[in-house]
Amino acid sequence: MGTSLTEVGSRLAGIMFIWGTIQQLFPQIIRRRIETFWNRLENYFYPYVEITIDEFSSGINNEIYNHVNNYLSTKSISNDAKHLKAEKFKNIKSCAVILDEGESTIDEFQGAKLCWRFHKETLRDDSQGHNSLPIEKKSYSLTFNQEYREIVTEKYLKYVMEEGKAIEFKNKKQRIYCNDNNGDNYYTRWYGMWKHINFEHPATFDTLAMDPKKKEEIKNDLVAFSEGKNFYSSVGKAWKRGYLLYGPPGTGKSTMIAAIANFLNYDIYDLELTSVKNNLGLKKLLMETTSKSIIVVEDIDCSVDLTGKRKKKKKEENSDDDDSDSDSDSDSDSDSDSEKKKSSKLTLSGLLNCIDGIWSACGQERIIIFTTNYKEKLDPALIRRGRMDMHIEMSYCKFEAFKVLAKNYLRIETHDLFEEIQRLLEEVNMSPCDVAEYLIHKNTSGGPEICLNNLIQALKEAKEEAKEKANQDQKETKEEVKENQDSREAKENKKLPAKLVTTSYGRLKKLFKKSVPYLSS
Ligand SMILES: Nc1ncnc2c1ncn2[C@@H]1O[C@H](COP(=O)(O)OP(=O)(O)OP(=O)(O)O)[C@@H](O)[C@H]1O
Ligand SMILES: [Mg+2]
Repeated sequence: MGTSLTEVGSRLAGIMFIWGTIQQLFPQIIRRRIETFWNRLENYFYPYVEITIDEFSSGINNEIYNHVNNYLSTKSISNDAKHLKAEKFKNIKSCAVILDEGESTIDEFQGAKLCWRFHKETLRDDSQGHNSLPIEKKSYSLTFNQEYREIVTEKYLKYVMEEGKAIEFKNKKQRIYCNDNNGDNYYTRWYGMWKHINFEHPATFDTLAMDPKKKEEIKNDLVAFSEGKNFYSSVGKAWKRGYLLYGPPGTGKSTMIAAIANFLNYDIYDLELTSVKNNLGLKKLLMETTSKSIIVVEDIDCSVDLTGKRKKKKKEENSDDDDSDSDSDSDSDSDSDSEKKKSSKLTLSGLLNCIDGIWSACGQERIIIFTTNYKEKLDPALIRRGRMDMHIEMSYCKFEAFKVLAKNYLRIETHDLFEEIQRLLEEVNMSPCDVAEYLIHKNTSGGPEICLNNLIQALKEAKEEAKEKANQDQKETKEEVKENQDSREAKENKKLPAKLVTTSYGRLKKLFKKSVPYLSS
């Protein structure tokens, strides 16, 4: 036995010697071979890769973690996971059911099976003594077979991020922002130039009363815009679109803005131009707007004096840089309203620059909407195509629009009285706002007839009024024509005395000749 052990020992020593010699001769090649062999062995028994995604990375909230959270909240969780929890994430409307500590779920992507597991550790900061609050360290781990490594790192994680972002956007609470100063108070310095509240307007395209064809056209345009990222970058255009809404009061311009915001799930920035001190103020405001938003300027014709020509305005802008100048200007102006407009240093060129110039590229995926009751009052430069890409007329209520209102307010799609209403709406101009007012007071016991009859009555009265007004106008026009004629005649008569003088002088001469013939020569 002893001999054999010695033999084994000497043989091992021999092998070691040979091994050492081999290592010395080919050290790197051998080491690499062994490593490869070891890895193969390991992969054979555990062929998985694990990626960890922590909630915080270097003390900062990890965006990927939030997207994974959103993504998994919409996935059906594997039946094996027994411990789940309901959570409401920041800025998200509804609550979501997600994995609890240690639970996992399986996802599939391009044939790859992927296992997501949620981890939570509770840590204590000992440096803070006994009073220290526990810190929760949350993370997700993603485990998959290493053969899918490329798919996961290059495609799947990107897909999860995009889906998570889209879910957050879909569920986010919409906001409406307003600017009420120019960055010169305490609030603005801390919280920015916009104040906001949640936007919860119920208007949708379904409730908006207008010609269905026009409505469809607008919806298609909005969809094309919101999905047009690649198109806009391929043609080298800033990803923005302008809409001009014009029409008489109460025809649904503001309602349309709310419907667009709800349709695209965008935030609204209600830009009050009268509160904007100057062009720089406007730029600062735009810098603080986010993408996927609508910038609205209501009643642009009344906001500030933007009707001047650009060149002239540029001159004013330069002179306005000097405050004392503008003050002295305003002193000399007696009309306080025009004085205000003059001292407002927001100019047409400044506004155009923000809509269409280099500044329009500040932020992405944004819609600009102007509303006005008087399109013809606006400077053509402000509303030319390319700036205001689509001009949408909100008109008086026509029959198609009425049918939408009747459906919304009375829940009826047809009625015997509709025919008469259709005839009257072709003859009378009544805004959808006024029509809605007759339909809103629904008398449940009387049914919709009462509302419809009230509307018919109102339309007939409006028709009579319009007729009377037309007669009155005609009368006034006739009187005006007559007055003009009279004044023209009076003017002509002013020349008469000279004529009269000639005539009377001629007659006198004749009489004189007759009575005193001897003096005729
Ligand atoms: N086309 C419409 N469809 C549905 N409701 C409408 C429509 N037009 C007006 N209304 C109703 O009338 C009310 C006033 O409408 P809205 O404020 O949108 O009019 P507007 O065109 O913006 O008027 P203004 O020019 O005075 O600002 C709204 O509350 C809305 O309920
Ligand atoms: Mg309005």
